Amino acid sequence: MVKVVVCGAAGGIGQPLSLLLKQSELITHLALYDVVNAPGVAADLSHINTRSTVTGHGKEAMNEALQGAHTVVIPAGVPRKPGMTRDDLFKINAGIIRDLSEGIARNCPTAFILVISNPVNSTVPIVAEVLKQHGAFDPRRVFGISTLDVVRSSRFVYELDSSIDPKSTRVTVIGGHSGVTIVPVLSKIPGQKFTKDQLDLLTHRIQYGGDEVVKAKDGAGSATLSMAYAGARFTLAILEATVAGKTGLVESTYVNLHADEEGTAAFRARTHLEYFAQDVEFGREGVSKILPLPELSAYEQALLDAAVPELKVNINKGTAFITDASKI
Ligand SMILES: NC(=O)C1=CN([C@@H]2O[C@H](COP(=O)(O)OP(=O)(O)OC[C@H]3O[C@@H](n4cnc5c(N)ncnc54)[C@H](O)[C@@H]3O)[C@@H](O)[C@H]2O)C=CC1
Ligand SMILES: O=C([O-])CC(=O)C(=O)O
Repeated sequence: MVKVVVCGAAGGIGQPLSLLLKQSELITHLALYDVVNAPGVAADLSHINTRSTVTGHGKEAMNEALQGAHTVVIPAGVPRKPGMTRDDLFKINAGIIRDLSEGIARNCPTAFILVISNPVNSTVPIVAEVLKQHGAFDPRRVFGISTLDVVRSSRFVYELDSSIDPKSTRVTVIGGHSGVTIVPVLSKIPGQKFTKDQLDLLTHRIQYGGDEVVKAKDGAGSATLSMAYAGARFTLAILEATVAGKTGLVESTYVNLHADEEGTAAFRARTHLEYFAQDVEFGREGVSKILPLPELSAYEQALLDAAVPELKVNINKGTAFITDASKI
């Protein structure tokens, strides 16, 4: 049985993400959890003619939803409005993520946990710290989904050069998932050479792509459909590796660097970062290998230097929320 739970399944991301996951033959049970409307969304999706069973679980049924899950995807929480940063969401979303993590620790402590809720740079450490308190933290199994940054990068590069295939051109994006912490490694795209102006434009658009959508939606939220696409791509890659045993799958994702003690020791010693987005190869147990950082151009190194201090603040804030509430 492969049970995948979507927490926040009735939301702007949750609904289209669940729709995309309903199409996967790797999932046998799709459990939709939300504090509102989950049974309705589940009834609707349950009529689609694929093999998986769909169940809906309301506010009081979190434990039932999470029981025995193989994978939990979390887009639960509030989205941004114009003028807000992702960090402004911390106040509300940190508590939501803490409570869901408690539920995961109790009901499915070995599940793969895929975090979409912002601020990802801080919510992933929150999940990890809650699991640690329950003796259930395995750094190979907890992921922040930063795939939308990768999807945007491929698309925006394609807008400059329509001779590339935007679907198969994968851009490595390192760092984190907000503003300056998003560091696209554009120098490693085969066959591409950008002018300084193009690099400035592309980098800014990738770092602030989320703001572009927030502004266009004008108070009605942030990216939902492109995020559902990115979230499904990431979730399916995890399932392909962990359920179907497919090897060689790589995605950029925000992980705890102890998932690969040996591979990241030098980087951790240099930066003192515990979490970082980087290309990760998946295996049966989740993270199989965190790939070495690509050789960065001077331009990218400067971006990374600017990202590290902000990432540290974001990580410490998430960690302290669980370990030392007086620091928040
Ligand atoms: N990682 C990424 O690249 C991206 C992350 N996001 C983030 O995803 C989150 C969700 O965004 P949207 O779907 O647009 O928001 P939304 O407001 O449309 O949906 C959120 C859903 O979560 C539910 N929810 C709230 N508290 C809950 C709880 N304790 N348990 C279960 N469900 C709960 C709500 O009822 C709602 O249905 C936001 O934090 C947003 O910033 C959005 C886009 C990209
Ligand atoms: O911008 C936001 O708040 C949502 C998000 O993370 C993105 O679209 O990348």
